[in-house]
Amino acid sequence: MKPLRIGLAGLGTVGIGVIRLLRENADLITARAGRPIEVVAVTARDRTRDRGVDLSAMRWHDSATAVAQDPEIDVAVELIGGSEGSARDMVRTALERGLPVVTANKALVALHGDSLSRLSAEKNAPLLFEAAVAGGIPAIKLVREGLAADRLLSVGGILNGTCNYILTEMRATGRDFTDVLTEAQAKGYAEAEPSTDVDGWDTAHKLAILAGLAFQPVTFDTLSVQGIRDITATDLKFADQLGYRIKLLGMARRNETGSVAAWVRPCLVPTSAPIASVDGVFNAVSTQGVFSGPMTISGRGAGEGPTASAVVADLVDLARGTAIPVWGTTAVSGPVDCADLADLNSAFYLRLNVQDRPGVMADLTSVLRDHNVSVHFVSQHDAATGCADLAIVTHQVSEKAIHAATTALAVLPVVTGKPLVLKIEDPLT
Ligand SMILES: NC(=O)c1ccc[n+]([C@@H]2O[C@H](COP(=O)([O-])OP(=O)(O)OC[C@H]3O[C@@H](n4cnc5c(N)ncnc54)[C@H](O)[C@@H]3O)[C@@H](O)[C@H]2O)c1
Ligand SMILES: N[C@@H](CCO)C(=O)O
Ligand code: NA
Repeated sequence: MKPLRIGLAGLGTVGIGVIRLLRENADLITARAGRPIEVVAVTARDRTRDRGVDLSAMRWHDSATAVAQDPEIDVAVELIGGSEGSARDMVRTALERGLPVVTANKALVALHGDSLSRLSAEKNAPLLFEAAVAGGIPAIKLVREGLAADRLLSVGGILNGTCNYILTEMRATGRDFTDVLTEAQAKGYAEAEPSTDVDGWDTAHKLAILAGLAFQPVTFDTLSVQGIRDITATDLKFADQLGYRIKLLGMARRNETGSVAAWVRPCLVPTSAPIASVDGVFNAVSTQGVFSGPMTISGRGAGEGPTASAVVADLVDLARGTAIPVWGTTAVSGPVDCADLADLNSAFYLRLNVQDRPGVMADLTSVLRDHNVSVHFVSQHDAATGCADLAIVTHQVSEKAIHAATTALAVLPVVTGKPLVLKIEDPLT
């Protein structure tokens, strides 16, 4: 049996995980793939580092591009990361040669998926990226293959383990964001520069890919993105009392006009929703299809084992000879801009810190009335002396109206601190 020969760039968490998994499960992988899968060439930044695995049988190259140019490989695997530079050069070089590529790089696919999909089609060279969305969860396979026959109405979910861990810990312990973030960094969940995770960009990368598979490729810059930095322990307490959990969601929906509304937002999710109980570093992906109905899968969205499992599953597909277009269809148009969200209706949670004295509520409700925002529920907690935290839940109202009302509330003398607005969302409705 002729092996499938792999050239692999990047020997970090995922790269070493792939080598370990291929070794440990060699027999079953060979049986399922129909032939052995062997890493024959590698590169990383530092050749001398001991990574705890034996690399002596593999050719070492001095660059990722050199790996992609190796004449003795059948597949290039890119596990470096970053949307530009070496990762992009390697993937392009391999595809130009007509070589299949497997990558875990969500930033690369989210930002350059359009040009890479064209190159992949032109050269008849598959580009697979199961590990890029929700790590070990087969999210790409779910949408692109499992639901290939259905018209989807929505796709999205909890796509970043670091944020889900932070929100889960804040709720469980009552600690504030910065405190838990420091712990997440110490445990190695969050990046040393955590902005990609906590400001929503990692979720946005994954969402752009899911939207591209479910609907059509979208221009990344037109996604609306909000992270979790402004969430406080008070918000998690209010959410609990109101029957919700706070989750960072990435959601995409096809609206009536045919355009795709896609956003990343911390949301209040009803505790009855399947994803409300997805906690810690776990991820979840929900779909709503015309024929298939509602569906949710959850599991580990990151880490050595789960991510390697997804990369190697792609390699098994290639060994079997499976060839699927990048976006799951040959009729690709785009990328298109995401829809403007101003007129999108939703219920909202509004948290305000106010002076605790007579007449305050009248001042607040008159602003809400002037902006046509109808109140469903109000709850109050004493904060510092003379101050109170207020949680207001609205009826359905447009994004435009709630944001105009919040801007007007923020400048009232009785409102202290910056108000927070969170969408109330059930991904399956
Ligand atoms: N770690 C996870 O849990 C996880 C989950 C899903 C997807 N991913 C994605 O997988 C990819 C790899 O992530 P990771 O966590 O293994 O990263 P890492 O930082 O642990 O490893 C990166 C590797 O790339 C090498 N590298 C860096 N620059 C290079 C260059 N110019 N040329 C050659 N090698 C270079 C480094 O030496 C290192 O071996 C990224 O795209 C990441 O987004 C990671
Ligand atoms: N930083 C990402 C890694 C997986 O893509 C997360 O926290 O989910
Ligand atoms: Na996945």
